[in-house]
Amino acid sequence: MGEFDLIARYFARAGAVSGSSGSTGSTVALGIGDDCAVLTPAPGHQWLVSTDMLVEGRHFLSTVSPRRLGHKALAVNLSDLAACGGTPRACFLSLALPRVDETFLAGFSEGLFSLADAHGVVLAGGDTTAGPLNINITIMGEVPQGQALLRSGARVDDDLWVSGTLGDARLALEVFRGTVSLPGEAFEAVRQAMELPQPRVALGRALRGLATSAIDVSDGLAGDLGHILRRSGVGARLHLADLPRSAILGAMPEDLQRLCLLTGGDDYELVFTAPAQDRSRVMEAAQASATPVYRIGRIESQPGLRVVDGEGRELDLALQSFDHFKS
Ligand SMILES: Nc1ncnc2c1ncn2[C@@H]1O[C@H](COP(=O)(O)OP(=O)(O)OP(=O)(O)O)[C@@H](O)[C@H]1O
Ligand SMILES: Cc1ncc(C[n+]2csc(CCOP(=O)(O)O)c2C)c(N)n1
Ligand SMILES: [Mg+2]
Repeated sequence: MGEFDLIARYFARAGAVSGSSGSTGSTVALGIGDDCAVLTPAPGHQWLVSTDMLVEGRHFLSTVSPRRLGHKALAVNLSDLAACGGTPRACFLSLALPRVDETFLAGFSEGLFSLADAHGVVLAGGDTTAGPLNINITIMGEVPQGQALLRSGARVDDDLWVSGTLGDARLALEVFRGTVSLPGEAFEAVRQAMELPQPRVALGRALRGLATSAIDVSDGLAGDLGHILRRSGVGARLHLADLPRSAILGAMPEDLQRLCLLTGGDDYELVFTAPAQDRSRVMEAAQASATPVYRIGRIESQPGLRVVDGEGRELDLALQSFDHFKS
């Protein structure tokens, strides 16, 4: 199979192909098949654009199923859009493939399209080449003018919140690395957190006009929260005991829990700040988006991140979040 047959068979779906005007919805006026896609923004909205690459051995192991890989490649991009409060519209897929493996392509495209359909995203274009397996997706979404959630708006005395649970993906990675062992069922559960993250798109949208800052946790809570703090010119007090974790992680030794919760990465949860007087509005946003959220600390004027234990004592921790050139 050649390059163009491959694109036609696995990625150019009816409704997203040039010439099939009218069926792609209002945003994608022209999709796959021409030199550019043509997108029409909704009046009064701004584009949000983000791009994220997955490299074999760096972001995923060769043991991951193609279906899950297709899901994750889009999920990590949707997560960035969620962090900015965007509504996803279109994505672009650039793929380097070592060979035409139809079993891989069928699973990969199925995983990608099933998540895309769940979020109303159209695959509107991309690029395909031979080479070491490498997947890059660029996502485009919309927000009403001026309403994007940013890293820079946290204010002193704001509450600090996080969605979902943290640390399971890192726990799974440690099992793969052979530093931790888990019974089969527990391993399957944390492996799912690593391989099938669920981007918090509905929560991000519900937090528009409410959260003062937001970020998604990809490199680890301490590092990603650090971006909010530096951008906002503030510091934070974080209550270790309040960090939400699965029963599986909660049963692990304390040091491992701290590693996974604070610096694990691959969580794809949202960390955000909101004024303390808006607590009930945050809970309503969580309910409306069917996403659990937890209050984990407070913004302070003193720069830096202070992690405290159940008794309020500051812990002296060396926190190294994920860094491609240090990890
Ligand atoms: N090669 C590059 N050229 C230009 N800008 C870049 C490049 N790499 C990253 N950036 C920009 O740097 C900022 C931080 O990028 P990064 O990839 O760390 O985003 P993130 O959301 O913190 O993490 P993740 O990649 O997990 O989504 C973003 O604004 C991104 O667009
Ligand atoms: C095989 C393997 N090794 C390590 C990890 C962990 N990991 C890789 S990249 C990253 C941060 C987000 O990436 P980026 O900043 O590039 O978006 C994390 C936590 C993994 N998932 N698989
Ligand atoms: Mg991000």
